[in-house]
Amino acid sequence: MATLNLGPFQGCARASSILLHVSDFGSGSSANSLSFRNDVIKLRKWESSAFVVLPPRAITSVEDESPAVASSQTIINRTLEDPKVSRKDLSILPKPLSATDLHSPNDGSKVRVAYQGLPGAYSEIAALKAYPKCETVPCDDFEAAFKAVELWIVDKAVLPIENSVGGSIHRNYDLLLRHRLHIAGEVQLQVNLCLLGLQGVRKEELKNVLSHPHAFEQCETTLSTLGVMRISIEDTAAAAQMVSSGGERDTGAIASARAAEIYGLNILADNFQDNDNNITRFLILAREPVIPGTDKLYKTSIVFTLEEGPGVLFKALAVFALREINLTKIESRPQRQRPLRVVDDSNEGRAKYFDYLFYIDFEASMMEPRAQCAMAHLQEFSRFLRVLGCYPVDKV
Ligand SMILES: O=C(O)C(=O)C[C@]1(C(=O)O)C=C[C@@H](O)C=C1
Repeated sequence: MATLNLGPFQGCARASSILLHVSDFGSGSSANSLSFRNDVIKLRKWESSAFVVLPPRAITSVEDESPAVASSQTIINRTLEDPKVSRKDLSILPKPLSATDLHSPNDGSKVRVAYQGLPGAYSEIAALKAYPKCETVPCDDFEAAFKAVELWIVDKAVLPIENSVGGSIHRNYDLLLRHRLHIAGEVQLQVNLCLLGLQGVRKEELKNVLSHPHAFEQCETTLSTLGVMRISIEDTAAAAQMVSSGGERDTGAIASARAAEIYGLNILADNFQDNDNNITRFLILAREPVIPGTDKLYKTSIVFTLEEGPGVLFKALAVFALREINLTKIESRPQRQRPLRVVDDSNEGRAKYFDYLFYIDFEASMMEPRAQCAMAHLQEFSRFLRVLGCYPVDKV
């Protein structure tokens, strides 16, 4: 258990005994909680299932579909859940981690970072922005990336959470609550979409364009001038790879310049997005929380539910306004366990409020008394509150 001295909580009587659950939503476990008692933060280490070490050969598979893809890349896929995996063969277990394994240099060398998609996806570019020398590990889907971190196959995952044009990526909001990871950072990436085709093809020749649905949203107007058929693919790099291997001259892809290089395609048009300010924000997920400071600008991400009643959301937002805390994002998601209840039991036809989870990002460090007070205040009328992470703000 690590203990930090925070200094007194000035003007915040309520903060003397708050328990903020940071990763045990829905599990009933007490693992990994961050508790504030008087002027001390106690960070409890992982106590339960997080440290599950499986033989790497059994949980990853190499699916090197393109010779252009670096052979060291492993693709994490659904075999993560393969029940046939034997856990008894101790001879192939990896060596235990030592203290030095846990400290990586700042440039990210030695760090293994999972992302969704193939090499050349924007998510991989985001991972390399955060950790320039990291080993990037492609995953089939978002869930596989979460599991790869939980199972110690990789150190971090970098996943998209919102785009300035297309809005939120709801799947990742939902997965944040279904897994026990912490937000350890963010990456703001300027997304420069490129129209790619086979060598020697002109953009007027294209009849079909492959890409990720989010990329299509970001170049809706520009793409409509070409009058092509759109075909949705899991990620932009997979679209580029399919164009390359398909060899059809009338088929192009919307993907990154990095994907063009990897898959040997030509850039037919650069800056293909409708809006110059096309920014995707990614979250860096880790097993351990960042211990926040006040040395730079920090952001805190939380999720909470509210008691039912009029004005509760107004009160919830007031805890930030009262302390001059700037909110950078608010998102609401329906709660899966409590489906929509429209009419109450009295049969009077009175409409009830839906039960929602609210996700908020605010600009303050959890080391600041005003942030601690805001959380204590919010807890008075929220049924559930979890700090998803407190991390340094990234700039484009
Ligand atoms: O398909 C990719 O290349 C991705 O990394 C995914 C993704 C997304 O889901 O938003 C990431 C950034 C861009 O906004 C477009 C696509």
